[in-house]
Amino acid sequence: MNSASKQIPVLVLAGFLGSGKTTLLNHLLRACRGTRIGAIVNDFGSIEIDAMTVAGRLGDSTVSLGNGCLCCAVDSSELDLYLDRLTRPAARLDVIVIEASGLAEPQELVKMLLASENPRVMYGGLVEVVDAAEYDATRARHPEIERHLAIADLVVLNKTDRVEEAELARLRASLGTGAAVVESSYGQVDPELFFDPKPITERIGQLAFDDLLDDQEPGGCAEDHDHHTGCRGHRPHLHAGYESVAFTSDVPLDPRRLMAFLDTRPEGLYRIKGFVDFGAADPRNRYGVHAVGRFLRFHPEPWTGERERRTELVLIGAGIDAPALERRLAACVTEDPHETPAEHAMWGVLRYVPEPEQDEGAAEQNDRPEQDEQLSRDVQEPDEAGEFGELTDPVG
Ligand SMILES: Nc1nc2c(ncn2[C@@H]2O[C@H](COP(=O)(O)OP(=O)(O)OP(=O)(O)O)[C@@H](O)[C@H]2O)c(=O)[nH]1
Repeated sequence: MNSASKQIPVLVLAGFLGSGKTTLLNHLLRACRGTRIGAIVNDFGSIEIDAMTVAGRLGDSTVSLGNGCLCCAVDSSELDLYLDRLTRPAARLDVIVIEASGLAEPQELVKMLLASENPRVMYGGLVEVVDAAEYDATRARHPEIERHLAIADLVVLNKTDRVEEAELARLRASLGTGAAVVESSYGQVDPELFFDPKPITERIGQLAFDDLLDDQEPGGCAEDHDHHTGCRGHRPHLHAGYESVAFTSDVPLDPRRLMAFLDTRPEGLYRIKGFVDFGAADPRNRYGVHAVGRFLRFHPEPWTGERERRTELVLIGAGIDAPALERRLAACVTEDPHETPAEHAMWGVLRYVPEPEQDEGAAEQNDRPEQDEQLSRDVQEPDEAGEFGELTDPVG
């Protein structure tokens, strides 16, 4: 098949907040040296932390669909636009991965793709990432997760390093999904599981296409939507009731104040992600922060000249008091950024920096590989040779 008529598989990578989607996407991008992958990243939160994490790691760019869940807050025509651009022969992509926000309804995305009129788009399957350590708690709060798993083509049971073998066996049995389940730590799965899609007719059977279309026309969600309950007349979306708070500060944060905030974060504040500038307390590093439920980790990485020194955080939760969280975060900034920090000021933070051996997968994630020719994304037009230049930071 020549490149102009080639169909490009478009894969949806979904999974609850913090399950490890970005980690898995970064692994795929790194591991697939021979495959040209395009990535579309959808963040739930007005600062695009995931887009930064994917693009930043690779010194390249990612199409970012910005704030809101791709399944409804983002107009499906916007998705079509990106797909049109990414599937152009000049982009020379072999596969496109859409990382859905952690609160997306995967069936809506699948419907959008199946309804796409772009002849080069071939739906490539739904991968659901599950956090092995948080699965029971997540399912208790969101039974609809089972519905998501039921339509998945592949389930990645991630964070196996955080649970005992007996617990894993119990989880495997309780997932009760018809799809294949692969286990992973830090999303390190064989990319071939993702990029060899079966013909679409077989996939539709596997996906129970009738179920997907049970109560509405494909792609009909975007125009007929109530943001609090989901699509009108349909099942409530997972993100109904979830709120996100974005916090940015050009003044460094005080590590002790931030830790006091994190130690007393409210129950419903399920996910925190972003980057922190601790100023004089550690002028060499910025700190990636990830909280999932009660789990907290900081990942220091050297500041580079390309990045502005600032703190950017996204907080996502249900039943949270957004203005109060903003006030509490604002109270975490240092009073005098030039003041010498108290001795041991960073100790509280460093307790949550994983030991290198504990964090092998994350370390792999932190490696910044050479710019990879295969990592084409859109946003810029390729030059005549079909190459992409440097792209601007998606958060700008
Ligand atoms: N221990 C452990 N941590 C992991 C694993 N995979 C990912 N993480 C960590 O879990 C946190 C969340 O990972 P992400 O890849 O950002 O999760 P996500 O699903 O993209 O998160 P959202 O975009 O907020 O939904 C990060 O701190 C990761 O380093 C794993 O297998 N084991």
